[in-house]
Parts: sequence; structure tokens; C-alpha cells
Amino acid sequence: MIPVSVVTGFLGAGKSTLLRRVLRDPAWADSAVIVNEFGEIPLDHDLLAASEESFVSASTGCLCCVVRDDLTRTLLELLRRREAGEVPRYARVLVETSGLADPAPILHALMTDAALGATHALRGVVTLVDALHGAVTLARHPEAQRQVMLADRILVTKPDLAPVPEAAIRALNPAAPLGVAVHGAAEPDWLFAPAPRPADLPDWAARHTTGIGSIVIEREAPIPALALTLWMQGLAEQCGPRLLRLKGLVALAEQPERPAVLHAIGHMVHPLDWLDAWPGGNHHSRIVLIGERIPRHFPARLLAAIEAEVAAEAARRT
Ligand SMILES: Nc1nc2c(ncn2[C@@H]2O[C@H](COP(=O)(O)OP(=O)(O)OP(=O)(O)O)[C@@H](O)[C@H]2O)c(=O)[nH]1
Repeated sequence: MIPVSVVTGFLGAGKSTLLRRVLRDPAWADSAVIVNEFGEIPLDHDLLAASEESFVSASTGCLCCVVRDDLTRTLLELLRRREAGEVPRYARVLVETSGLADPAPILHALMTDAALGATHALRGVVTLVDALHGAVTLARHPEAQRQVMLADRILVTKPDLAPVPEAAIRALNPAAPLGVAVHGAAEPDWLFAPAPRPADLPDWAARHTTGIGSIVIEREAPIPALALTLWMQGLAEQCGPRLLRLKGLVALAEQPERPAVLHAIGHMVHPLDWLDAWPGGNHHSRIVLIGERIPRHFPARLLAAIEAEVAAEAARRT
């Protein structure tokens, strides 16, 4: 039986950061990771650099709705390839859900599919809660509430930025063991220990905040750092709390040979990170925005206007 653990948590809670760290631990490197992202381009796949023993399989769309059957198919297909020697002989599977997934239908699929039940065993659900945004997120989004309610273990992330929102968590899940980790520095043996699970959980239908969509921006030409900064400020001012998440790989005009990794969650822009090289040889900037009722063309038009203004200002100075 292959153990399967589900790692969930709202947009930007730190799921990929945690999994990157887990895969670096030699005792956990022989893991297969299935990443599911809300958005049309799979960025996490590029950000979760896998080691030789581990590997990452990605899907986009909403895991709990559209590709629920996909998870079953993906797990069985991975197992077939493992048996055939086409992929490393992984010892377990870690499923990273999108931040907008309600885990209930995912658990249902894992617990009721006969072929899966004969080959895989659900280990448990680890839910990440961001200390900075957790209380507000839990108050506003049904997906986040269900992620906490269904957790076997809860890991509070970003405790370096804000206090642990214990009251909001305990109101939804009074019993699950709770840990705290900065930048994913949690103990995998604790996180993924087997959890006792009731045979039946009520109400499997997915719950979603209405009106959330994703917008992708792709650019061939590098973007000046000043234009990027002004764009993010403009977006935050115009969209306010409707902008839930922004992430991307960006070619900055000042240093286009390495991709800058961009992360923002609500108003909080995390410090830029850098990858050593462009994944897959594609040097285009690609940014995904997830938000509520943000006009589809607004972010790209705002960026184009700011870039033109920055270029005109630079020309005036020379
Ligand atoms: N200060 C601080 N930042 C953190 C911590 N954990 C994660 N981050 C940052 O939070 C941002 C989002 O982290 P990710 O790991 O991409 O979050 P995610 O849950 O995978 O995001 P989605 O897949 O979009 O839902 C990144 O900039 C991380 O570096 C932490 O403990 N402290």
C-alpha cells in the first residue's frame, strides 16, 4: 500500500515552501508529489525543483471539482509507471491541493475508489494556516474553513510575521495537533504521521467562494524592476482585498538571465526570490493572478501603461 498525504491550505499559505523543504530531507526525498494549481499555467511545478529520487506531476484546474477523477487516474497511472520502472520507486505520494480546493471531495475519492483503496492508503490531511492572513481568510472563504475542519494536523506558517491565530483555528477544529513553522521548517515525521480517520464524513460537496478567477500575463520582453513595483502597487490600490494571490516567474530588465520569483498574498508582497536558471528554457515572464471579480484585461493593460511611462521617463533623462 502506498501512503498518500494531502497537503492543503489557502492561497499562499506556504504549501510549496513546505514541500520543497520536505523533498530536501534525504529520508523524504523518495516521494512523488502531485501538485494541483488554480490557474492556467502550472508555476509550482517549476518552483518545486525535484531531486533525482522524487518527482513532481502537475495538473491545473480545481482538483476538488473538475479533476477529481483525475486524481484517481493520476495516482493509478503513477503506480503503473512505478511498477514498470518508468519513474523512481517512490515510497509515498504527497498531494498539494490548490489553495482554493475544498478537500472533502478529494478525501471522498481517496476513500471510496475501489482500485485506489486496493493500492493506496490515505495517511491524513495536513492543513497550513498563514499566521498573517489566516484569521481573515478563515472568516471569508468557505474553502479555507473546510481545509481546517478536515485537517488531521495543522501547521501555522509565517509565525515570524504575526501571532498564531489560534482562536480562529480552534473554533473550526478543536482537536487536531497544531504545529508552527517558519519557511516550512517542520518535522516531516510529525506532519505525515498516520492519522485515525472516521470511516464516514458528512457532506462531500465542495464549497467555494463565488466569483474567483485567475488571470495569466505572459511577456516576452524583460520588465524593468521599477515598472513591476509600480504595477504591483497599482494593482493593490485598485483591487484591494479582491486580489487574493499573485505569483510569477519574471525576467527583470536588470537581470534577465535568471528568473525572479514573485509572490504576493493580498497586500503582502514577499521579498523577491531567484531561481538559478529558467525552467524548460522558456525565458518569458509568466504571472498568475487570482482574485475576485478583477476585470480580465485590467492587469495587463495597467502593466503596459506603466512600462510605457517608465520607458518614456528613462528616454527623457538620457
Ligand atoms: N515570512 C515568511 N514567508 C513565508 C513563510 N512560508 C512561506 N513564505 C512565503 O510565502 C509566499 C508563498 O509561499 P508558497 O509556498 O508559494 O505558498 P503556496 O501555499 O504554495 O501558494 P499557492 O500554491 O499559490 O496557494 C512565498 O513568498 C514564501 O517564501 C514563512 O514561514 N515566513
